[in-house]
Amino acid sequence: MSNYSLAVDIGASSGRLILGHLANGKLNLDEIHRFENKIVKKNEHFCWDIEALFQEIKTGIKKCNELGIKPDSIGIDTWAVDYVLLDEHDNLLTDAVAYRDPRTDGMMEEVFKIIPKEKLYFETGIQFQKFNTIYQLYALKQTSPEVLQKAKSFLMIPEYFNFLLTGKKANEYTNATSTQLVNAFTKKWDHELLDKLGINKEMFHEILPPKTVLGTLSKELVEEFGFDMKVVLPATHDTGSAVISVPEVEDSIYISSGTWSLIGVENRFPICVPQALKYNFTNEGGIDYRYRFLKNIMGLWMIQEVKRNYHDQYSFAELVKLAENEQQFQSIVNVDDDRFLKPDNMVDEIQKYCQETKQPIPQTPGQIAKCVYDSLAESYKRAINEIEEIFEKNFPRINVIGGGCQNEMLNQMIANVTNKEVCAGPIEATAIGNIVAQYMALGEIHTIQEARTTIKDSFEVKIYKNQYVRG
Ligand SMILES: Nc1ncnc2c1ncn2[C@@H]1O[C@H](COP(=O)(O)OP(=O)(O)OP(=O)(O)O)[C@@H](O)[C@H]1O
Ligand SMILES: C[C@H](O)[C@H](O)[C@@H](O)C(=O)CO
Ligand SMILES: [Mg+2]
Repeated sequence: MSNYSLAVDIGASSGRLILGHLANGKLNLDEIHRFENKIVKKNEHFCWDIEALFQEIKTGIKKCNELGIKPDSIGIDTWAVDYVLLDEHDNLLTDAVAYRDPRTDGMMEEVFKIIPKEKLYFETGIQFQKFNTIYQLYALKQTSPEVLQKAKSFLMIPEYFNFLLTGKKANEYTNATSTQLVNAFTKKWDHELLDKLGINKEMFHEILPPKTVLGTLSKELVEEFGFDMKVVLPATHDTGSAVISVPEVEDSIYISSGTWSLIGVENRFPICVPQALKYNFTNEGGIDYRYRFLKNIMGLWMIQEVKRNYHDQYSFAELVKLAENEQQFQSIVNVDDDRFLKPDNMVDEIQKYCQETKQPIPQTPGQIAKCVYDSLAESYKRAINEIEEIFEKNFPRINVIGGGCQNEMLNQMIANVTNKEVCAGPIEATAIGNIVAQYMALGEIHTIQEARTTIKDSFEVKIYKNQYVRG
């Protein structure tokens, strides 16, 4: 045993391979490879370049060998909802179409004609996002029914990479729940739902929980890498892994802050009540069959697009600095408006929104950035009020985890608008959650409580309080 575990964490904007090493109750991380991820146009659709992403995974694994480290295990997590279909010969039948592709426009409403919205929610407990897998598959059925008929395997993105590594095909629970095709109570594929939609249920594989050891590397890859590893299923939905790393889940709200902001709480049972439906909260699956009661907020995608609109001449840290110099400027947009999901130009869209709502129109990069951050903080506050109304309790603390927790100005804004204590960190929450799940699968860590204690003892958390309240 090398006592090293290798996490592959691929988000919508970046991917990274991080080695975890457990020693004396502390978890040490070593980022060995980082790469950009982005949507590409392919066959008239917005897609992910999964061939390039798999090459990056292999590049990162080879760097372990160069470091003289042979990890005991590897685990892969990515963003949710997206998938590929394989034929009877395990060849790709589809591109990895991205959830921001407009092919699902109007599909949710078509599905509601077959299964009423309320029934769909009370059975799956999953939020209504127009890009959920259920609507992607229904869109495919409208345009290419022959593809669905030929499909013998449905694999979500991490599961497809696992197949390329091991030859094994399996679905993993946390990511499967994001499809809105899993029953929240049986935790299995909802065959009645699939039959009603005319989607062949045979292509779905057994749903396995996080901490499952799927297998080991194929013979060809062992020869290519020079060593073998166990391939473990972490919570393959990146937010499922991130939530494992939340330092204090009791009486706390987490914000997994990256391309999306996922704001919610950890729960032991699904909450599929009318109020949760009204506010569009989800009950995604977590480790040990916990539930992630949360909602998607548009997130730092908006500032990622603003950065791109300015031709990447500013880093994220520089955009924050420019926003700090615009304290007098304030305009608020509804970040959860679909118009911000994939606009041609985010800066133009923000300016148009402010003009339409008769607010000061942000002109400078600093004013644009401040508008994004102020608007995100307001959206977080709204979601927190909804959570406290549903749970009928006050949550004194907010844990901000993920890359976005490096934004000190936004952390302070959240503390100011919510008047709650904001704990920022760990940055690589997703990779950490991925790694500890591997250690639990291999028996190095025994419980999630032990994992969370190790995480708390290993990574710094920065505290922010409302700067306008004395004491
Ligand atoms: N130094 C920084 N200052 C301010 N914000 C930062 C800084 N570094 C990163 N960020 C923010 O963190 C975001 C990336 O977060 P993260 O790396 O968690 O996303 P990801 O994992 O690529 O995507 P996903 O959310 O899909 O997992 C960036 O979009 C940026 O807004
Ligand atoms: C598309 C999904 O809503 C997205 O992946 C979200 O679930 C997430 O986890 C982002 O990291
Ligand atoms: Mg991420």
